[in-house]
This record gives sequence, C-alpha cells and structure tokens, in this order.
Amino acid sequence: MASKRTVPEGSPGTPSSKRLRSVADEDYVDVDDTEEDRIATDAALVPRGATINLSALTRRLNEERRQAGSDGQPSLPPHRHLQDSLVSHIFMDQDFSWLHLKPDHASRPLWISPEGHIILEAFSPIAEQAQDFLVAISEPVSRPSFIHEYKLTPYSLYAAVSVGLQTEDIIDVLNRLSKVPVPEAITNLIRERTLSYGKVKLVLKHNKYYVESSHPETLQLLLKDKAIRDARVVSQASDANKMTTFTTTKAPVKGSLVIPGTKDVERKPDDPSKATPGASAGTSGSDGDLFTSVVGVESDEIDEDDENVHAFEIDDAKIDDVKKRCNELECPVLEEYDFRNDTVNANLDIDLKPATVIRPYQETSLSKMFGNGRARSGIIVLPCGAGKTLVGITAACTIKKSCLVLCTSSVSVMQWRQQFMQWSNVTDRQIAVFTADQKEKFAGESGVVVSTYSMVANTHNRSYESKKMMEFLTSREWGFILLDEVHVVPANMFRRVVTTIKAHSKLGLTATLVREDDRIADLNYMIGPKLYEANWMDLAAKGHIANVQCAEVWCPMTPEFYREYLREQSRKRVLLYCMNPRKFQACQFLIKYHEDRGDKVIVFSDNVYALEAYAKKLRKPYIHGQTGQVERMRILQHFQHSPEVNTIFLSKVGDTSIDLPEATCLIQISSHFGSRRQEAQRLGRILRAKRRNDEGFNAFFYSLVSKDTQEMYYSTKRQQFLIDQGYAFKVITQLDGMENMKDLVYKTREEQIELVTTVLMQAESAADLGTDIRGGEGDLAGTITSKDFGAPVQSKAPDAHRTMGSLTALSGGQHMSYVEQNKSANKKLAKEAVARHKLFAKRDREVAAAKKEARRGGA
Ligand SMILES: Nc1ncnc2c1ncn2[C@@H]1O[C@H](COP(=O)(O)OP(=O)(O)OP(=O)(O)O)[C@@H](O)[C@H]1O
Repeated sequence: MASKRTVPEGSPGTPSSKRLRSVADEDYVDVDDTEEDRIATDAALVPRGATINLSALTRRLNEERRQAGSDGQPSLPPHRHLQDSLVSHIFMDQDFSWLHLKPDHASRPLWISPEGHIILEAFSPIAEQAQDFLVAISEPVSRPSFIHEYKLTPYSLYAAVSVGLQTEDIIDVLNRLSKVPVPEAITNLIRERTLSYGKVKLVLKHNKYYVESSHPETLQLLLKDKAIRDARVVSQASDANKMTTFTTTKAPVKGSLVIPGTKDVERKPDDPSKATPGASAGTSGSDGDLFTSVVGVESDEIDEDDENVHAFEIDDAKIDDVKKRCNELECPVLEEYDFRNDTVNANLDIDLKPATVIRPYQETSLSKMFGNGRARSGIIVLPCGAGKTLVGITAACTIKKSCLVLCTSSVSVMQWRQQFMQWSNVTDRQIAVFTADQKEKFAGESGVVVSTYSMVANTHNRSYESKKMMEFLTSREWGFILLDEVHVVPANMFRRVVTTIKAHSKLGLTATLVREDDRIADLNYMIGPKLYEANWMDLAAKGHIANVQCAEVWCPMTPEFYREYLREQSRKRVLLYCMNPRKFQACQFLIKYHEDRGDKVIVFSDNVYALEAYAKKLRKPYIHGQTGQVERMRILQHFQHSPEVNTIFLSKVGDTSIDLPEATCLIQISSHFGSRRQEAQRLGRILRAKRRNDEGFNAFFYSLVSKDTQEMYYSTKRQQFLIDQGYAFKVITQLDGMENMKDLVYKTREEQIELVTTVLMQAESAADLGTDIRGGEGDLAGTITSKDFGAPVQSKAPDAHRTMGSLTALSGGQHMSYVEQNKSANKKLAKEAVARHKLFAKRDREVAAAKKEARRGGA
C-alpha cells in the first residue's frame, strides 16, 4: 500500500492543494494526487522491462473524469476512482490501496480492510495495548513475531459487547489506532452487530430467572415472539403488560472484583474522547489511559450503575428454548450470575491459599469474567501449560458456591482434584470425584465435584451407584460449572450436560479453539462468548511457558519401504511411513542426542503398533490405552524421578492432561492425520518445562515425517495452528552424525528388508490411528478412554491378537539379537518395583536427586 497524501474535504485535487492539516481524522477524505502524478508513481513502481499500457490507462482515467461531471469532482465513490492502478488486476477486489493512509500513520499500529481483516504491527510501541483491544473485539488469525492478523466477526463483536465494551468506544479506538480511516462497511458492521448483542442478560436473582435489559424496547421486541412470551412467568403482583424495573444498587465498583490473591482495581476517571489522535498514538501516558478506559477492567465496571434495568421472569424449564429463540432473533442472551445476592444456594467456604499468586494474564482473563461483580459465562483461551486449572480454581473461589468440574479423562479428574487441594484451602470432605472407579459425594450443603463429560452425559448402562450419583448431581443447583478442554466436547454431549445439570454460570477452558469440523461456533451458544485469549509468544517471552524450537525432520524412505508404499493401496500405507527404518534411526539418534544433553524426552505415536515396536526396539518404557493405571503411574514416576528413565513413549492418551514439567524434548513419530489441535496439545507437554526460566533454555519439538509420502501433507496442515501462534518450523533434511552412531538400528539392508516383511504381515487394523481410544476429530478423540465411559478396560481382551513375526521367524531362523532387543522396558520397571522394598524408595529418590544435581553442575 503506497503512502498517499491527504487534503481537506472540498479542496480540488490539484497539486497546489497538497497541504497537511492537523485536524481531526474525520475532516479528511481520501483524495489522491492528480492522475498524471499517479501514473508517474505507478510507472516508477513497475519493474524494468515490464510493458505499461499508459495510453489505455489514461483513456480510462479520462473516461472516469468525463463521467465525474463538469466541476471535476468525482461522482463515483472515492475508492472506485482510485482503484485503477497498474497492480489492481493482481489483487482484484483485494486491492485496498484506495484506503489512504492518515498523515501520522507511522505512529498508528494497525490497518483495517473493509472486509474486517486487521493487520497489526506487533513492533509498535503501543502494540501490547492494541493487542489487548484487538483480542477483545476480534479473532486472532495469525500472530507471528512482527505482523499480526485479526478478523472482526459477528461472534467476536458479541464477545466484545459481553465484556462491557460499547459500540462507539469500539469504533473510536479502532479509528485512533488505524493508519487508515475505518471503512464505512466496518463501522456499519460494528453498529449493526453490537446494536442488539449484549443488550439482554439472563440473570438468576433470588432463585428466579430473569431476562434483563436496560433497553426496554429490546425486551418488548423479544416479548413479541411467541416462544418467549409463553416462557414468561407473570406473577399476580405485576400485570402482563408491565416489566419489572430494578434500580441496580450494586456495591461500590471499587473493590467489587474480588479475585482472591489479586489487588483491587481502582477506576480511573479517563475520558478517551479527549485524547488527540496523535498524542494517543504516540505517548505512553495517554496510551494507558486510552486503553484502560476502553479495554481494561475499569470500563467493564462502568456498568449500568445507576440505570434502571428492566426485566421479566421466565420459567426455569424453558430457559433453553428462550436462549435459542433469542439467538435466532439475533439478540443472544449473556448469562450472568449475581452470586453475591444468591441467598438460596449455600455458600462454599473456599479460598485460595495465601501462598497462591496468580499470574497477570490469569488475572486479566478472570477480570473479563468478573468485571462487573457478577460471573459472566464464557470461554477463556490460554496456551497449553499456562495454568488454566488455576484460573478455574480461582473462579470457583470467587463464586464460593457449589462447583462441578467436568474434564475429558479420569486422569485429569485426579489432577483437578489434586490441584484444588494444592492451590485452595478446600478440604478432603468438601471435594469429591465421580468416575467409573470412584463415586463420592461431598459432605455438607456445598462442595466441589470433579467428573468427566461422559460420566455425566452417558445415559446408558449406568450402575446403581452411578444412578445414585447422577441423582445427587441433578437434584441440586450448582453455582458454577467448569468445563475443561471445552473444544473437544461434541455439541450433543454438551446439550445433555447443560440440560441435566442446573448451573448458574459456566466457564469453558481451552488452549486451542480450533476443530477440523468447524463446530466451534456451537460453543458460543452453549457456553457463551470467548472472554479472553492470550498470546502464546507473549507468555513465552515473559517466561510463563517455555520457548520451543520446532523442527520437521524429513526421513527418506528406504527403497524397499517406498516400493511397498507406492504399491500398497490399503491403510497399511500409514504403517509403512510410520515404520520407515530411517525414521526409526532418526528417532534413536535424537533420543540419544537429547538424553546426553540432560533432556527428558517424550516420544509420541498415535499408531500403537509403531509405538510398541519403537519402544521395544529402543528399550524404552511406553504407555498406551491398554496400559493399566498402576503401570502408567509407575512409568510416569520413573520418568519424573529416576535418572535411569529419561525417555518414554506415549500414545494419544498423553496428548492432554499429563502434567510432566520435567519433559523438555518431544519427538512425534506418528500423528492423527492433519489435526491442528493435537499438534498444539502435544507441544503443550513441553511448554510447562520446569527449566523454562534457565538462561538460554529451549525446549525441542521434532516431528519426524517420511519424505515423499502423505505424511508430509498432513504435517504441514497440522502445523498451521502453531504457525499462526508464531512458531517457526525448521526443516531438517539431514541429522549430522547419525550414520556414524554406534548401535544404529536397522542399519543393514537385511534388517530393513526383514522389517518391511514384518510390517507387511500385520493386519490392516495395525495401521489404525484411532484404535487406542475412542473417537475421531469431532469426538472426544485423544482424551477419553473406554474407562471414562464406565466400560470395562479392555486390556484383558484386546480386539485381535497380533504377533510380531517375519518370514525368517516363521522358518524358525529369527535373529537372536532381535528377540533380545524387543524386550519391553515396562516389564523391567515392573520387576524392579517388585524387587525393591518400599523402604528403599526414599533412598532411591535421594540418590536420583543427587545424581541430577551432579549432572547439572557438570553441565
Ligand atoms: N500462578 C501460578 N503460579 C505457579 N505455578 C502455576 C501458576 N499457574 C499455573 N502454574 C503451573 O503451571 C503448570 C501448568 O498448569 P496447568 O496444568 O493448569 O496448565 P493447562 O493450561 O491446564 O495446560 P494443558 O492445556 O496442557 O492441560 C502446572 O504445573 C501449574 O502448577
């Protein structure tokens, strides 16, 4: 986009009028230099050697001028007049060069297109504040280091309104930050979308549901709808034509944001409209004012304080219908819970421990939820490992009512329970878990229950205890329902949860608001708008999550594997590219390299056959869906505490929820096709690395792909989410020193041929990527084990019995060393566990700690 000069409106577009005037932006219109000037400029931009059809261009411009009328003023819209440039045909309708830059554009950080795309200069001195604003009003599309892209959508505007932003404030701030005047199409979109959004709230007061608004005309409009009218409860005291009018007498705003462990925020009497554009974009003092007054917590609190709020009561049983109708009428209801005035539900005496300190971004995300002293329902998006659990716990400690936490697996249920105990003063008696194995109730009138989505949503084959437990859950009102990993739960499961459990406020937590099936939009209606989304790179720069070096390692297929790959038409192709001997070698090399550096390595494989084959060959312990709980815990503990176990192999059961802050390196050998979410979740396993604040520390994420296979396509697709978050993937085509590595596996052609024969002998099902656990991308893939559905663990009765074998093995001549190397490290760990008495355990830990210390010292 070329820089264009601007002149005040009404001046003829002659060179003599090229004056700059320091007046408000609105006084400027998009007026270009003379056509001749422009042709000259355009010509200068054309590469040498290119042919310019100047006469055709001049003819067209003359024609436009003729149509423009006798006074020379264009009757065409300004953009049409300016759109014809020599490069227009390349950009077609994406040529926005007619959006002229403001004179002081250099100090303004963003550019906005009439289609709602916003480009932010992330290197601008005020980029951080601009980001806060943009995250509140738009969807982040891509945020690499220097240039960010955002998109304004109806949902993002809904979210903006829901956190308390006003229509004119949004337009005003956008205009001041923008290098170009905000296009009319955008101001119209903002006005149109925010007109009805956020005006209606669903509030529980004294245990009655009210549809509430400070705009009586909106309520009148809703009441014209039959479904809503039918859901209305008309008490005898009020007649049907009148709405109740509340005068809100809220507690003073200051200090109303009661987030334990945080400071009260004072409101500043700023008036953003007073700041001059130039000053706002350039000076930091007024920047702060500009943003805190519009984006910050304070503005959230400027909320209907002394206003008359109108409301009508609706029937509890018809809440879902009303919400649905409001949505269809483009008036989505915001759910807010006035928990302080809920005198019917018992309070839960729970607080954060004094030692718990929440981090600034955790506090910001919570301020979006509690900004006006009530609990807004919605979704908070924080990177993996950034501490979503503590955000949820802090919210529960703020609301102080009974809380139901739903997660995706029984492992995370135990982790949530443990984290509640760690960060808050909740007692053993106040917190209960409901899983296939444990069905507990809390003592007393209020408490916390942690369970899985499937335990609550499952309607079939319930045991007697499960039924009793469900009665316990459905017979009471919950102040708060916490929905972990909210992006993976299918809408129908949510619907079941939401209809069976009565909760006054909902908070969804996720790191990756992406799904391959585009059903993310369902969440807006089921839970509420996105309240906050943090920037991954920002948190990494501040040391809250680790810096990660990402690399894609290209592993050429051996001729035998590639020949079979091209020939094979079935699913076994997957197996062939997973078991490629060169990939095996790259994996072995990287494990050794990183173990020698003192790293703890996790190797991920979705394909269970490959997982076992790699782990056994490289003699490392492994965990997949069929691994029993005791064995899992034993392996994870060894990984965490023993210097002997520095690498473990995990299937997709480890994608989420496994909290292993020791892990610093991750190698992916097989993955679920093109799932962007899985890639991000896996990266999350090393983002929480304990050593992240060591000077110059980097965690490593390798994705091993077999060259010239489908895997390369999937790999590119998978990385897209992380690239959008600002991660850069290096491509490694050769691992220096690998060929000379001692004991390199499958080095000889004979071994490689033996391997390909073994692979070809496997049943087609061995190639499955989803056999380990249920579901595909649209389901709870990667998170739920059969156990969570209350079904028996299948470890004792696998679907099919597989045998590793080869032609030589069939003929009785299998290589001895091969047999030895295929011994499972899991068994070794199990034997050791039996052999050593637990009295030695403490000593073992001490020895391990001393060794670790010595190794660090050495490094
Ligand atoms: N304010 C804090 N102070 C200290 N440690 C924290 C804080 N917040 C989070 N942590 C720690 O950060 C780690 C990651 O937290 P958590 O497991 O909640 O991440 P997450 O966002 O849920 O990740 P994932 O999406 O990968 O499950 C945990 O070890 C947790 O104890």
